[in-house]
Amino acid sequence: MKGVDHLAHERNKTEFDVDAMKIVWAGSRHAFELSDRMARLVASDPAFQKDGRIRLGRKELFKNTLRKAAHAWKRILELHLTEEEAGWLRNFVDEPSFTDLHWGMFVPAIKGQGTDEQQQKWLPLAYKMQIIGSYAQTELGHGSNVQGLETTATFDPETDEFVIHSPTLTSSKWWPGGLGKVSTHAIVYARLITNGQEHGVHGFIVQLRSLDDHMPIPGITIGDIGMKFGNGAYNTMDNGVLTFDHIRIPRNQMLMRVLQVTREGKCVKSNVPRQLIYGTMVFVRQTIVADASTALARAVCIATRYSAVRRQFGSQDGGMETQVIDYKTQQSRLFPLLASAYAFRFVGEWLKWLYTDVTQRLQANDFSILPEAHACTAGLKSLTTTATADAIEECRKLCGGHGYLCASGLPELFAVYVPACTYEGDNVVLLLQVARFLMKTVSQLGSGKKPVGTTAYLGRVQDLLQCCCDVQTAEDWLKPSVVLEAFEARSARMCVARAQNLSKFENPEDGFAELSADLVEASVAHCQLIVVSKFIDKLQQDIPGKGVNRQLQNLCYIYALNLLHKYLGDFLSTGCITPKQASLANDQLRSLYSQIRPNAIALVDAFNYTDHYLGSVLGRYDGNVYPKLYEEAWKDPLNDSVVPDGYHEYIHPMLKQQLRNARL
Ligand SMILES: Cc1cc2nc3c(=O)[nH]c(=O)nc-3n(C[C@H](O)[C@H](O)[C@H](O)COP(=O)(O)OP(=O)(O)OC[C@H]3O[C@@H](n4cnc5c(N)ncnc54)[C@H](O)[C@@H]3O)c2cc1C
Repeated sequence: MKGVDHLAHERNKTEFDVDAMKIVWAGSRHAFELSDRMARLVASDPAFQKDGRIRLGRKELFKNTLRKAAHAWKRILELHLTEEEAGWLRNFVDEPSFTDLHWGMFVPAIKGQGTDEQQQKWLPLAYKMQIIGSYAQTELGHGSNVQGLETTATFDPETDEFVIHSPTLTSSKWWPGGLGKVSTHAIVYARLITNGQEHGVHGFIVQLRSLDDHMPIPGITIGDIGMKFGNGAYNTMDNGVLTFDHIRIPRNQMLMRVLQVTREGKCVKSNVPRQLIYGTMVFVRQTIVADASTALARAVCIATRYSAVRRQFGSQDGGMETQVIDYKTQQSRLFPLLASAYAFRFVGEWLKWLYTDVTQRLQANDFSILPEAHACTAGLKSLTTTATADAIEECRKLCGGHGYLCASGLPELFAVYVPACTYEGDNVVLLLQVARFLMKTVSQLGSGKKPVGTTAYLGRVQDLLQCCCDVQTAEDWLKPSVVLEAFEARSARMCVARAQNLSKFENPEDGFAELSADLVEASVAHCQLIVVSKFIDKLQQDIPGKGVNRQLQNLCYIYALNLLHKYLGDFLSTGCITPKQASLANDQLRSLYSQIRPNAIALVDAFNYTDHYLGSVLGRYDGNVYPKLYEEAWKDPLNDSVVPDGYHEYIHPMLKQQLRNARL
């Protein structure tokens, strides 16, 4: 039986078709129906219940996750789920585990970097989970600097094998997920050496554990690197340490799509360029951007529902107190995050399209788009994960004290999410890569080379350096062309100014190092422009459903104008807008907050998250927060007994001592 909906009065205010918005959020009716079915399947299966995860010790936590992963696999087979359905199911089980790396890194690396024969041999085994793979790149001494990796892969022509070896302590592989306890195989990145010559870092498929008894292969030392940030959180994952003592693997286990080593030990480049590796990165990073919108939407859903339930102050006449969501300060912190969730969703959707486009071009041997696609995905990975990590913490604060309780779901969401700012490329290092690409693009403008894709606007740099913002009233800020031009002009002017500063250095590398903090700012401006422009593109599509487009417009302008407000220094110092226009943007922003307010609950309902997936007492669909928080408290192990364990052993003797002293 359904209980009382404490948020019904909020849902009654809705001015748009929520079901239609659910489809927009999911990307298509097909995606909506599929994800909805999988979410409900997981939520209704007792084997996937989340209760007590944060109260488990490390070993139990890990075993619990293995059990769930095995159960998920069993259900996938029993129900004959498609690859897409299985992906959604794993997603809703919602615990970081070895399967993330197996499907998210190991399989894509073989697909992207393996030859056709290698794919035919290894992928069926991986698809059936007859082998479990990890992605072993990072070492104790080097992560970002991949060229600094020390593990060696030396070709032995006598036996037609590679010898994989860890020559130093700092060459120990360190961090790979799923490696510590579970994986049977890994893609290991090592320095390729043939005939005494080095050929850079390449990937090798290496068996780590026996498929019979799961014992490490002799010569391999392997284990878990220890507890990580947060209590439950990422500790369900066995991030591992691994060293090799002259481990031999057949020659055909080097991933050879780009470079081949012949029987004689000669290195032969294939006609596929090394940048092909970017194709895999584009895939992995587009999934990270999609995950950012999912995590951000979760936090925002919790904070929005709770902000409508929570009341503080404001009752002059003995009536109801004010819902905290009605405070303008709460709105100005919360609604830009709601808008960001939608913005990241749409840019993620576009990245998915980009990946398909890149794949098709690669198949046609057109590699021209790869550097731009790589820079764009690197930048968007950085921008969206940083913003999401910050936003989850902001949502915690928006929920006041109760946000700090694990029952809110926010501490765990934060702890699980924050490493996204580091893995798959440290976010600052990625922005520096974007900056290099932008500076190169600007430097080639004079030679007539036309910038492509997301940098195409730089082809109009002369116009953008001179244009004047055409805003006279607050409503003018609701014109897509006005917003787009302001963001393009800001980014173009920042790029050109950085390029001019760089040209003052005799050695460009010295300049790059000295100006790196400024360069990162230009990259951020460029990436924010991409997100804004993809949101505006989305509005141009034919979106069915009463009032849906209107809500999306409001969210789009909240996203853009809030950025403009936050980065006002950039817009003013580059002369893109005047202080008066900035003030008008702020007026418009306040008006948009008022328009979003009655729709806020419905806009988070459109994420279609089950209570199981949200895992938050504060974010419950029915808004029944207080009784459930009270109930939850009594589940804590400290409340198992009225008198706590340790009372008679420690506290009681101490008190007795105090009493004796007092009597003296
Ligand atoms: C939860 C988690 C899971 C992971 N999973 C895997 C995995 O499955 N497989 C795997 O191989 N690895 C994995 N990693 C490792 C991850 O990829 C690396 O940690 C990441 O690439 C960053 O490298 P680093 O740790 O060496 O950081 P560092 O490069 O040492 O960064 C330290 C600081 O230096 C700064 N910095 C570094 N270089 C520069 C520069 N050139 N200019 C300016 N600043 C710089 C960074 O911004 C950062 O602030 C994982 C990490 C985490 C946290």
